[in-house]
Amino acid sequence: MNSALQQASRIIVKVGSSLVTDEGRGLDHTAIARWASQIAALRALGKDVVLVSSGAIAEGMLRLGFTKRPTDIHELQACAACGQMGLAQIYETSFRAHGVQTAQVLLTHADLADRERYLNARSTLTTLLRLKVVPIINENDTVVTDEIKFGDNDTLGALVANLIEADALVILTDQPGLYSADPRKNPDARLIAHAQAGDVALESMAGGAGSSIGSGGMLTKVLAAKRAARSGAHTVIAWGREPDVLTRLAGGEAIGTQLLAPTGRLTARRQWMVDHLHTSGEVVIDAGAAAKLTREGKSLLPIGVIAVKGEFGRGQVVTCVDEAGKPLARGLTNYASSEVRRIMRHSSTEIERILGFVEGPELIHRDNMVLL
Ligand SMILES: Nc1ncnc2c1ncn2[C@@H]1O[C@H](COP(=O)(O)OP(=O)(O)O)[C@@H](O)[C@H]1O
Ligand SMILES: N[C@@H](CCC(=O)OP(=O)(O)O)C(=O)O
Repeated sequence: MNSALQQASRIIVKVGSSLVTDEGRGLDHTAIARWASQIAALRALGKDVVLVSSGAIAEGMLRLGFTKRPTDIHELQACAACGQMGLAQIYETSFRAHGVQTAQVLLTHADLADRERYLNARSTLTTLLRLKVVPIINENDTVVTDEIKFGDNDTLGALVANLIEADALVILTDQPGLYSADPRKNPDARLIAHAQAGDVALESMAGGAGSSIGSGGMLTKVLAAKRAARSGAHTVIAWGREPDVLTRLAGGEAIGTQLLAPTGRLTARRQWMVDHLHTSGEVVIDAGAAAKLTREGKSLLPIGVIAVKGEFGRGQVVTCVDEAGKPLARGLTNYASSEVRRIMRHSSTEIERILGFVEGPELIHRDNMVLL
């Protein structure tokens, strides 16, 4: 079997606290340099890579002299704030050695729950990727309390995979993969080489964190794979110290545990759109555009739009109806209703002249559309 990463062009790599901080002994310069070198190699192959790194609290504890994990939330937050400086510095230095720019992105749950902030986070990350920067993400621990935390970076990694429609999530940890039981407690446990993401049987195999450093254990990784699969991303769980783990995975070698998403990215994403998003307005399209959409599987261009009903913003879902009002398709619009009113009936080449900018030649790209 080939690696779930072989075809992936956009990859989220998550590294856990125990790996990053060498089991709490301090930032592991050698390991971090190796991942940076491998990620730089993936970038050189044209792949987009986002790194989700834990370790701020573990590193901060060391810097502030805590010998055991504080129970006071503000002390934990102080550790996170302090340790994050170390993470930012070491990633910046390690990637710079390969001529790769990094950017720090700290996210909270509220950032992904609020639609506007969600879209902003998505645009910032995709812009960074377009500019060939490797975003380094962590939870913004200093401003969140237990009730509103992602809680673990496995979940955060999956949410980022959903956010930017990644093809794969690679969770690097301190074990070679998912075992049939916690290998620290069961010497007979066997490695699960591959399974379907979301298979409930995996949840009963996975236990909590085996070390005092990590927070989620295997269960959060298995659940992250289930979540990532919702937008069509495959997950790999592998040992972070495996030599050249990332480049070998990208080359097709099946290392660790491959948890495959049952549906393709496009299907999953379209399904998600239909299930989750409310329609914000309508565009009435002429017979020519209707035929392009329904018979030829083409995108909707502004020239085919003859009227706009309701108000909607960029990135929202609109229904395309024919002149008789029959719903034909639904999709994410590249332009807000006020903009569509100005560019409708015009050729796409005129968009820039009319609006002063172009989000794309299409009003709704085919990949962002479902026929009804
Ligand atoms: N079925 C399992 N297979 C592998 N590891 C497991 C399993 N169940 C529990 N674990 C434990 O999960 C730990 C990894 O989770 P965690 O400590 O949170 O790592 P990280 O810091 O990489 O997120 C392993 O060290 C292991 O003891
Ligand atoms: N945001 C926290 C990470 C918490 C976490 O999920 O840790 P881990 O289970 O090691 O991935 C930190 O940087 O310490």
